[in-house]
Amino acid sequence: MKNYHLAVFPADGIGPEVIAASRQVLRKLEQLHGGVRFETREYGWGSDHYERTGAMMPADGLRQLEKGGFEAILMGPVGSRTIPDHVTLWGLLLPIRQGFDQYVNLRPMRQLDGVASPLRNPAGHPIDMVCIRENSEGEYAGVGGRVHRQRPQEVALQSIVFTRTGTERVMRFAFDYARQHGRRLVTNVTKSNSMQHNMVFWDDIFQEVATGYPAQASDQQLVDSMTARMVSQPETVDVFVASNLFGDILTDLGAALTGSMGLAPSANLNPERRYPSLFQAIHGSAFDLVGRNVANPIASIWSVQLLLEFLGETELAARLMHAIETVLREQRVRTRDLGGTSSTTDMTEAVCRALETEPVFAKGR
Ligand SMILES: NC(=O)C1=CN([C@@H]2O[C@H](COP(=O)(O)OP(=O)(O)OC[C@H]3O[C@@H](n4cnc5c(N)ncnc54)[C@H](O)[C@@H]3O)[C@@H](O)[C@H]2O)C=CC1
Ligand SMILES: CC(=O)C(=O)O
Ligand SMILES: [K+]
Ligand SMILES: [Mn+2]
Repeated sequence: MKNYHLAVFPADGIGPEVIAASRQVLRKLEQLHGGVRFETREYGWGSDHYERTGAMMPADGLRQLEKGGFEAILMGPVGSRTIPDHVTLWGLLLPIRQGFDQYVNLRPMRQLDGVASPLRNPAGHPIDMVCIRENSEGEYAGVGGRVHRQRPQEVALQSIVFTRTGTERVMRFAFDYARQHGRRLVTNVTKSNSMQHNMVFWDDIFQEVATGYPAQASDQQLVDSMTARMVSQPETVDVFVASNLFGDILTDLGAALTGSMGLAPSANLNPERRYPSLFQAIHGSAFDLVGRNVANPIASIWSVQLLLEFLGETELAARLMHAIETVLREQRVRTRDLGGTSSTTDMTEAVCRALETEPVFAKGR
């Protein structure tokens, strides 16, 4: 029996619902496989914890997690209607990303059969993009401050931090990822026309790193026109590497282009595996859906799929991806964001049923 140790955070909003769905899928996989166990430890940190204690997590939270010996963390979104969003994000998610040096946020965006696209001619514009988002510094470094509050001279500073180490490693990850996955193009998303210091530096590093991968095609796109390219010619976008803020924005756009915010997964990776990596849907707490059993659980379930790949459980990962694809292609069970009336639990059960009936696949994809 192979044992994995996972920390699980239902967290906020629709988190408890989509995380329950993800756990149900993990249990089904254990059952079908027979030789693997996911030992989970659930943490109640998040906005409820804040309401009770004044903090999103205990002061020694990261240390507790590190001592837990977890291979990975599965997490719901963070954010509540009653606490300012910067307090919730900087109280839990961003300290984990930074503290555990999860410097890559891997966000695949793929148009799946059976899901309606907002594009006019989706068949002519197939979408299969992967964002490699810098996840530890940049615009979300957290450096800055506010002075002279409520005075006319009030000032707010938010400094953007790009380090050579931080920039090089995410660029290298993007090129390695493209090579390992047979991807044809790596696009550097930039804004070096307006930002003559940090973004010109970013471009320089991209060029330096690209020289180490002579066989890999690459190009460069300013972030504003990148949004237009993603909408008008998404088929020309493959792997792209982007700063923390740009990657955040472009991936919500990518999710919407592939049909719904409720589909898009993410992996927050510490590639060296010195710390646990964190798997989470890209969407937020979705206040409008909370507690109604209507949220689409696929984004979180697909994040479990990325977790399985990261653990090296390639066959389980392939089976789960295939089950997700089957459910969406058949369109019998669809949550509201996909135009149906099915519930979160219906969708989850459909994935579990599809897993039961899938043949065993050859390793890898
Ligand atoms: N990684 C994280 O923990 C994130 C947290 N947030 C937080 O979430 C809160 C809400 O943020 P918003 O900007 O409103 O983004 P959101 O992603 O929560 O919602 C945007 C839209 O997408 C829909 N949506 C989201 N997830 C869905 C799902 N699984 N199924 C169907 N529809 C879904 C929502 O109903 C809403 O219409 C804020 O507090 C924000 O700070 C936002 C993004 C990421
Ligand atoms: C915070 C946020 O919106 C994200 O990481 O996607
Ligand atoms: K999220
Ligand atoms: Mn986001």
